[in-house]
Amino acid sequence: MLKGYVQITRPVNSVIAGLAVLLGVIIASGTVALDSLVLIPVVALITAAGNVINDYFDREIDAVNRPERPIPSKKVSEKGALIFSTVLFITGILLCLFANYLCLFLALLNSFLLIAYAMKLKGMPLVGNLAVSYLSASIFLFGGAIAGPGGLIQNFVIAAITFFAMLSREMLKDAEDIEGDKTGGAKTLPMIIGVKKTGVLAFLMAFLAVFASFLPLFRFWGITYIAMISIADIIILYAAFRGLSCDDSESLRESGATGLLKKGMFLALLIFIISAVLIG
Ligand SMILES: CC(C)=CCC/C(C)=C/CC/C(C)=C/CC/C(C)=C/COC[C@H](O)COP(=O)(O)O
Ligand SMILES: CC(C)=CCC/C(C)=C/CC/C(C)=C/CC/C(C)=C/COP(=O)(O)OP(=O)(O)O
Ligand SMILES: [Mg+2]
Repeated sequence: MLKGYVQITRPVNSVIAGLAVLLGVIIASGTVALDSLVLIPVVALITAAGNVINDYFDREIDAVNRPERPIPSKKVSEKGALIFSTVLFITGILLCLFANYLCLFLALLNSFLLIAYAMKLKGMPLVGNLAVSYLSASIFLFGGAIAGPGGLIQNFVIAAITFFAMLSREMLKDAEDIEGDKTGGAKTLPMIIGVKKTGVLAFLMAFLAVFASFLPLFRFWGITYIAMISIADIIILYAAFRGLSCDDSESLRESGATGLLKKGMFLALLIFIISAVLIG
């Protein structure tokens, strides 16, 4: 049972999101002050809460698409998931009282958006994808916000890179999930324009992310950064290209494009951290 409760939070994503906020703090303020460490559990808890509420509202869809997930496989009850998610949201928001009002505002806004996504936005073509992409990118805005509005603006470039990369992956994920999403009554972009055109758009978004990833060169990190990020960029472009060559959901799933995109993004995250800490 405990395993199910850990699994439903998507622990790898939640911990990585929590740690990623430190990158936002470093870029905006050049250091990690002790009081900014509270942002790690805040982001991890709110991301976990968002993942749990998502699985709660998606329980019927997931019974078709992902029957191994904790609720359809009965490792976590529906009521248990709802209570767990509420506790995670409230703890994350309350911890934010130790940060500042800008962070508190973003935490409340993002929590509201995560619930709205699970209840409604997910079923709206493109809007749901834009919401998840903003939420992921907002980790860096949130880290910057500890240094005030100036810090938030300072982190726009890394937030933009994340936004476009996530948008590419979310579009492909919807193209993989057409069947289950239909059962759940959702209307997603690939249901309207088809898998092929979604693949083209996703490739374009990946290209924009890769283009934006070169912008920090001019700002601060130089040629060492460019050499390292090019490796992640190639993986991301290759993954999106694999998605581009698929005609239906099944071949897209088999291509492993979304999994590879995620690996490329996590590698990029590591490279950003190395650059921010070692290059400054
Ligand atoms: C072009 C380039 C260099 C891109 C790099 C983009 C980048 C830095 C991405 C990092 C994104 C990040 C901070 C991820 C943390 C984990 C997170 C918030 C994941 C959001 O997941 C939503 C998703 O729908 C869940 O899917 P799944 O993992 O398949 O369960
Ligand atoms: C900065 C602060 C305070 C919070 C950030 C919160 C974060 C990082 C949110 C990231 C995005 C996220 C975790 C969204 C949760 C919902 C989710 C799992 C979306 C994807 O769900 P579906 O579209 O249903 O796809 P699957 O469930 O099939 O993966
Ligand atoms: Mg879901």
